[in-house]
Amino acid sequence: MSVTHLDHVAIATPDLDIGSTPYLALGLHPEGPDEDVNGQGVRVRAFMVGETLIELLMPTRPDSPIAAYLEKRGPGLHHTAYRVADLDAEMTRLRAEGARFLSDAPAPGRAGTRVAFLHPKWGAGTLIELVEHLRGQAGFDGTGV
Ligand SMILES: CC[C@@H](C(=O)O)C(=O)SCCNC(=O)CCNC(=O)[C@H](O)C(C)(C)COP(=O)(O)OP(=O)(O)OC[C@H]1O[C@@H](n2cnc3c(N)ncnc32)[C@H](O)[C@@H]1OP(=O)(O)O
Ligand SMILES: [Co+2]
Repeated sequence: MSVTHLDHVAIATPDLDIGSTPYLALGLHPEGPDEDVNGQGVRVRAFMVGETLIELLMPTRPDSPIAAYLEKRGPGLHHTAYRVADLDAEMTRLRAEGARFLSDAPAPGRAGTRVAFLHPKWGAGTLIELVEHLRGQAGFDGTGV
């Protein structure tokens, strides 16, 4: 099987503390400190639920995809992300099936991951991310190695 886990569910928010309120009330705790992912123009706060993260995304600059999303749609569900063992192989496989990726190559994600996004039109109206965890990293499951 190509996808091994629902890796994370991402929520766009203009303010990480305000966005955290429901998750703290649910009894969840942030996974370590907030992290800036500069290539995406976001600051991330993550909450673990079982084997899946809730990823709160706040824009750090006006040209961030999250700033554009908040401007057009307001705070809310931004994307779902699926873990794969070999992202390059998965991109090649899906492209051969006509999938439309938003970049030619994977980009750096949170916590040392590599990520790639599929166009929301291909995702039947939702933005889908594929994530590859590196060997030895939390979440790496060895599949396909
Ligand atoms: C923290 C790092 C990393 C991780 O480790 O997990 C991340 O998650 S980073 C997350 C932020 N980065 C990204 O989202 C990168 C990929 N996104 C993009 O390239 C753009 O956001 C986009 C998806 C191409 C949209 O860009 P936009 O300028 O808004 O383009 P359009 O307005 O033309 O949108 C096209 C079409 O898609 C609809 N849309 C846009 N965003 C979403 C969304 N999140 N979910 C569902 N649909 C979305 C938009 O409404 C347009 O639809 P139509 O109006 O029907 O054409
Ligand atoms: Co993500």
